[in-house]
Amino acid sequence: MTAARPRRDGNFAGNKSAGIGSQATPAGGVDAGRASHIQLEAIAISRRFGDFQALEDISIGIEKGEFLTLLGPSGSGKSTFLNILAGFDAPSSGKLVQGGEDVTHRPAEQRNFGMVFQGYALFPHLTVAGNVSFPLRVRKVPSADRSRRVAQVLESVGLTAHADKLPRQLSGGQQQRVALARALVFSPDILLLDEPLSALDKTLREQLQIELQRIHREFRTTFVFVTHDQSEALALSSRVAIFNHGRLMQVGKPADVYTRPGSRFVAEFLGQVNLFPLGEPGSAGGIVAGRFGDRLLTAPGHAAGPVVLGVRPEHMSLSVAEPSGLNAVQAVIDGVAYHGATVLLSLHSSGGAGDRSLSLTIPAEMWARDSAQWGQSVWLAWQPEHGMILPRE
Ligand SMILES: Nc1ncnc2c1ncn2[C@@H]1O[C@H](COP(=O)(O)OP(=O)(O)OP(=O)(O)O)[C@@H](O)[C@H]1O
Repeated sequence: MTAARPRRDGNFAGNKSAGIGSQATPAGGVDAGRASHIQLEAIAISRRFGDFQALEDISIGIEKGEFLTLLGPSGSGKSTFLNILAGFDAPSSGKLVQGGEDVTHRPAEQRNFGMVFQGYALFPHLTVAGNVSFPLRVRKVPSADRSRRVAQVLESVGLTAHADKLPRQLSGGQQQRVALARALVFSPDILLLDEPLSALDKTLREQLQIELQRIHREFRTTFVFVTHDQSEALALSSRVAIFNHGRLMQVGKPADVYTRPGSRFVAEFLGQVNLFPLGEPGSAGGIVAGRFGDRLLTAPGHAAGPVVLGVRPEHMSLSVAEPSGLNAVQAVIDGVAYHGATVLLSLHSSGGAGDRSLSLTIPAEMWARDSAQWGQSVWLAWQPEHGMILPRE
């Protein structure tokens, strides 16, 4: 274990490599501007388990103070990547750079990263305060500083009144707050969180999401958070990194990846999307135009090869009369499934949009307002700028 040394701000850092984000200037200062906000950089990280490629060529710069979420379906490689960041596992190839230093093989206990897991992993025989002060004891922080830091962090997570309780006397949500306090108390450079909310019920999870955001703002620590829940990722993060089959598909701000997905996978993983395959697509001046039956549909973007046009349900409208100035397709209603916020329509289009079946999701209020009927011919329309051009996979 590493020796702790008090810093002027009263925080504690593990070893020489700690606090790198605040002092990151690589030797020679060649790329100082960029390095000063990249706290940890993964360069072409791959990980094989035997013949199985769990991660392939992952490159991403983790920015100081950001809330980065690793999002992807089960088995996409999120935890493997987090474990490599933490130092619990090493890549088969590629490297990790922190403040200009290659830290790929630096042991976990020398990284000064905090870690919160799905299972709370608390010491059952220690009180809440005992659990939270544990990392400070390990770092040989003097007792008075320890008590002050523990009191401070318990206050931040709202557990002051529970300091003397044992973990089993607490609810799941409270236990996860203890785990969070324990991971934050030593002022880690980065806090790594592996599905920390997934064992909690929906209401508690939503409460803790708000708490996590507040704590992130208050501590200004870099958070790297793993989840397979797209709404959690969009709600919490400053940036989302979307994984699929061990590859990093896209990284960006929540609104950017949601509204401008780079692939059909990302579009569908982040939310519902209505898809219109386009025939004979062509692009000019940042606009793609292609045929859907005998309708010409347009959207911002570029097309090289086969594409589909995607539209989020919230941008769709339904009308009996043909709308003007919009992208629109005409179809006959075959079936309706009500889902609360949205309605899934089974449609049959003939003539105008070609002879085919369609399933489209539209806002429920759109359905109620127009009180369209089964067997009726309707128009489904959207603003051209809401179309998302996606490569046909
Ligand atoms: N030690 C290991 N040996 C062999 N295969 C492994 C090992 N660790 C992970 N894998 C495999 O690598 C793939 C990625 O696993 P990983 O746990 O990173 O996925 P994940 O995206 O975090 O999924 P989940 O959300 O289910 O935790 C999986 O197919 C898994 O079976």
